[in-house]
Amino acid sequence: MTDDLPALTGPVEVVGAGLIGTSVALVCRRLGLEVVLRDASAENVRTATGLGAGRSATATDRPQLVVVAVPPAAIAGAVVDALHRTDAVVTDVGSVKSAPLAAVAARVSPADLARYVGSHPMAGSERSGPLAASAALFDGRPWAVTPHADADPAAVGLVESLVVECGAAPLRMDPAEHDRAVARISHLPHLAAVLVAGRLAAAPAEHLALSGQGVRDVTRVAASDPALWQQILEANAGAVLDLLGEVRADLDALMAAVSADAGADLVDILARGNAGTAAIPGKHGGPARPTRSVFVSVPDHPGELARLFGDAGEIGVNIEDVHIDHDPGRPVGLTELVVEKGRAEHLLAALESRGWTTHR
Ligand SMILES: NC(=O)C1=CN([C@@H]2O[C@H](COP(=O)(O)OP(=O)(O)OC[C@H]3O[C@@H](n4cnc5c(N)ncnc54)[C@H](O)[C@@H]3O)[C@@H](O)[C@H]2O)C=CC1
Ligand SMILES: O=C(O)C(=O)Cc1ccc(O)cc1
Repeated sequence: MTDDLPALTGPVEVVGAGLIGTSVALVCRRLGLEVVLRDASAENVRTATGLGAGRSATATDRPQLVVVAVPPAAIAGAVVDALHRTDAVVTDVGSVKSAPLAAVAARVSPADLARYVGSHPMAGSERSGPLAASAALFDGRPWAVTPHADADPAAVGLVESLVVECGAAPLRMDPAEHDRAVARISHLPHLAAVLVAGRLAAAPAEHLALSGQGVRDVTRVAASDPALWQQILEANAGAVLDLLGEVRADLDALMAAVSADAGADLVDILARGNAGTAAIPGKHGGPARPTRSVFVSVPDHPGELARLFGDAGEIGVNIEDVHIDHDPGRPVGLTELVVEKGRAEHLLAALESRGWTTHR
């Protein structure tokens, strides 16, 4: 699997046994590697240990690789500590790369700095802590590897081995370019979700009762930990502010188009949204493939969803994504199966012939 890369043989030390750290630890344990855990919270180490993610670290451990997975503001300090304490390769999984690199470079020798290679898995969730961890978290996800100019190539290779072992796709990037990229594809979307969700907080119950999948899709990440996101946004303020300025101009143009009844301008703005969603690469980094949603009513009984998935499998159509919405007051769930566009009609017809109620 990691043919041209140095072998990850362990021990692996994880500093910060939360969502991301414990997920990395679970992958490494699944590979049979020795994993040692450190965390400012003894309880999180206990919880992660209980999940089978490794054991508590001791002063005599000699890790091959240290993975720093603490909140953004604590990353530089934990990386410096790991470089001073061990002779291991050290990576971190923080969401922003330039500011921690500058802080580490100011505090360690060039020889120690050569063993530090930043990285960033583009996977996670709105939940935090070890109980939200999963060894499958990184499957098929991009994972940026952001070496500085003087990084040891063998250290870069070892970090890429970890990424590949986690089932993710390593993407090598310059730290500053990475920060501009995540401002666009992660930090701005997060803030957009927060602004939309903020309009719901004190909304009348009768408005909220109409909520469907659209509002849930657009607001999901707004449920994330505010303290974590404050630190992410502070660490990437420059790139985020540039984009927010562009969005402010877009918002002015949008308000003018809506208020002036300027239909053509409004269509242009909406069409830019179409172009943006089409530009997002497909799963596994491939080109975006057009998909279509197929809606199926599923009785609210044990085993019905499994039967639907089983039927789709027998029909030979791959389900790219799935959403389930409950029909208020009726014992059915409306299930949205997202499938390759060219397969949707075949799936609909075959499900109907097996007795499923579909909606076009
Ligand atoms: N949450 C997400 O979806 C993603 C987060 N990240 C990055 O991963 C890092 C960790 O995030 P999560 O796992 O979500 O957070 P988390 O809150 O689940 O875990 C952080 C852990 O670090 C511990 N900790 C805090 N300060 C520490 C210190 N000084 N020394 C040792 N342990 C310390 C906490 O007790 C906690 O167990 C962050 O830098 C974040 O930017 C990266 C990709 C996705
Ligand atoms: O939940 C999601 O979809 C996310 O996008 C989570 C996430 C949060 C922070 C990151 O730096 C990377 C990914």
